[in-house]
Amino acid sequence: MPGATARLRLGVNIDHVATIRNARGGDHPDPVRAAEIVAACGSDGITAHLREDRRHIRDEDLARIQAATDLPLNLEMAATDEMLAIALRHRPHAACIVPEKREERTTEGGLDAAGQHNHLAPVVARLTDAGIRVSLFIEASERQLEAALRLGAPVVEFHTGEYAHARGEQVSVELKRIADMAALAAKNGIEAHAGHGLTYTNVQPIAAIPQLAELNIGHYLVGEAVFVGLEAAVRRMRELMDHAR
Ligand SMILES: CC(=O)[C@@H](O)[C@H](O)COP(=O)(O)O
Ligand SMILES: NCC(=O)COP(=O)(O)O
Repeated sequence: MPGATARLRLGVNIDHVATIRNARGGDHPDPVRAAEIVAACGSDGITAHLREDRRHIRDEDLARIQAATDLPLNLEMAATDEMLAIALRHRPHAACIVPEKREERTTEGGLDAAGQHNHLAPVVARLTDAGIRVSLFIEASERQLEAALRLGAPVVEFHTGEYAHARGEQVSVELKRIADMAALAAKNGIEAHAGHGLTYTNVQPIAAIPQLAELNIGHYLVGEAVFVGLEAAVRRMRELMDHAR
């Protein structure tokens, strides 16, 4: 697509390989094997969300993922003392701070970076001091973006859940919101990423937003992998992203 710039990176979220593993309480399928496959087929990073309730990725998975691949690890984490200590111990390439509610089915919305400035500031500072690239998983809104700027986060990831769920005219409204905020992020020197609920069907308009540097995609890819294999699913997503720019 005209006007687009650098190659858009694809981070593959392997959480839901662990969801399937945990359903039987054993060690198969192993998210580490997924990380190896993803690394071998042209992905740019691995994303893993260590939830407080450990419903999918577990503590011991992190070191195993880091040992198995050279791809940068983007650790999604709640801003708690426990998660901060884990991140500082593992030193992933990036830490994406996400909101967490114990009972939610998935990450339902963005982090309230504006309302939680005082809580988030020391977490962002500790991660940054440790050389970890901090990302904030926020809604595409000016208020949240300004808060990310005040917190000194070098990266934001826009939650694309509302876009993914939108139907009819609302799709272009949500898309514009993300495109406008990606442009504003770039103008302010913040690297913009996006993710949540992205699929073969809805990824291309997002991938065409020129200021986005990275997409993180997981649940849909793992679902497709059941039918076509993980490598084929990732390659197809990569192809769609490339054709959008
Ligand atoms: C923050 C986020 O979007 C990811 O964590 C992803 O949705 C997979 O994890 P959950 O399904 O546990 O939310
Ligand atoms: N941060 C979003 C992510 O990692 C993947 O979300 P999903 O594709 O599993 O919905």
